[in-house]
Amino acid sequence: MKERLRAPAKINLFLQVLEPLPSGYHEIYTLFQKVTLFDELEIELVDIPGIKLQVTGGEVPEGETNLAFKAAKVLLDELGSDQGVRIHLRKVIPVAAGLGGGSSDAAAVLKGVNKLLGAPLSQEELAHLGRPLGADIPFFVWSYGAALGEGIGDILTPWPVHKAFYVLFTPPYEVSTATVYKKLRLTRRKEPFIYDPGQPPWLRGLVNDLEKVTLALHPDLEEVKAAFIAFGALATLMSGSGPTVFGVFDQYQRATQAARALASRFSGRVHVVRPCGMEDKG
Ligand SMILES: C[C@@](CO)(OP(=O)(O)O)[C@H](O)COP(=O)(O)OP(=O)(O)OC[C@H]1O[C@@H](n2ccc(N)nc2=O)[C@H](O)[C@@H]1O
Ligand SMILES: Nc1ncnc2c1ncn2[C@@H]1O[C@H](COP(=O)(O)OP(=O)(O)O)[C@@H](O)[C@H]1O
Repeated sequence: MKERLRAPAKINLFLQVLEPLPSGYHEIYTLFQKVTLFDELEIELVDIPGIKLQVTGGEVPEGETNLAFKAAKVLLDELGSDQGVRIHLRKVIPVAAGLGGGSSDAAAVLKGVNKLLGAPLSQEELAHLGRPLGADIPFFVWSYGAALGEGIGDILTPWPVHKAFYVLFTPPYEVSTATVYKKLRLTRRKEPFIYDPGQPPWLRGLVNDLEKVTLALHPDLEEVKAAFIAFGALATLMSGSGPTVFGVFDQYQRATQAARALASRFSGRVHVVRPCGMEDKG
C-alpha cells in the first residue's frame, strides 16, 4: 500500500515575537498561511523493519537527520510498530528559506504513515508527537489553510483565508532559524498588535519582528522589498526567519508581471502562489 501526499509551503502573514522562554524558544503571535507550492512524497509500508528515505530535487540529507525520517521514526516508536517505511521525497520548496518545507514534510509523513497503519492516532495526537521535532509541525498536521499560532507557534486557532496572489522571492542563500531568534534583542515582554480576522491583514500593515535581524544580515533583501512595491504589490514582508520575501497582489496578471520583473533583476527563485484553503472561493 502506498500513500502519495503533497506537502505545502507556508508563509507568515504577520509574526510578532513576544517573549523569550526559559526553554530557549520564544512566545510568538503569528498568522500561518499554507500556499500552493508543494513538496511531493510517496510513502509505503513494508515488512522489513527500518526507514529508508530517498530524496530528489533538493539539498537535504537522506539519512536520520532529515525531518521526514525523524517523523517516521517517532511515530513507529510511539506505536511500537515493527513495520518498515520507504519514503520518496521530491523537494520543491526552497530549503531553510522561512517556508517551513522541512516541517511540512514531517507532518505529511506523520499523516501518511498513520493512515497506512489504519489511523491509530488522532490529528491532535500527531500534532503533539511532531511538536518536539519543529514548532511549525502542528500547523502542517492540522488541515486549516490558515491559523493563528500562539505559544511557540503550536497553539492554533483557525483563521479565515483571504483571497490574494503571493509572489515568493527566495535568494540563493539559506538562513538559520535558531540564529535569527538568537540575534533578536527583546528588552521587555511585548503585547501583540491584534489583527481582525474579518479583514485581510495587509490592510492593517504586515509586521515580522524577525525581519530586521535577517535584513541586517542581508541588506539586498531591502532592494527586493522596494522592487515589490514598485511592481505594484499591496504589501511586502519577509516570511518566518527568511530569507524568502513575498509580495501580496490582488490580480494574477500583476503578480506574474512582478514575478518576471523580479526574476530578471535579482538572482533567486521566484514562485507565484495562491493561499491553500480557499478552493471554494473561486
Ligand atoms: C520562524 C518560524 C515562523 O513560522 O518559521 P521558519 O522561518 O523556521 O519557517 C518558526 O517560528 C520556527 O519554527 P521551526 O522552524 O519549526 O522551529 P524549530 O525547528 O522548532 O526551532 C528552531 C530554533 O528556532 C528557535 N525558535 C523556534 C520557534 C520559536 N517559537 N521560538 C524560537 O526561539 C529556537 O532556538 C529553536 O531551537
Ligand atoms: N525534509 C527536509 N526539508 C527541508 N529541510 C530539512 C529537511 N529535513 C531536514 N532539514 C533541515 O532543516 C533545516 C530547516 O529547513 P526548512 O524547514 O526548509 O527551513 P525553514 O523552517 O526556514 O523553512 C535545514 O537546515 C535543513 O537541512
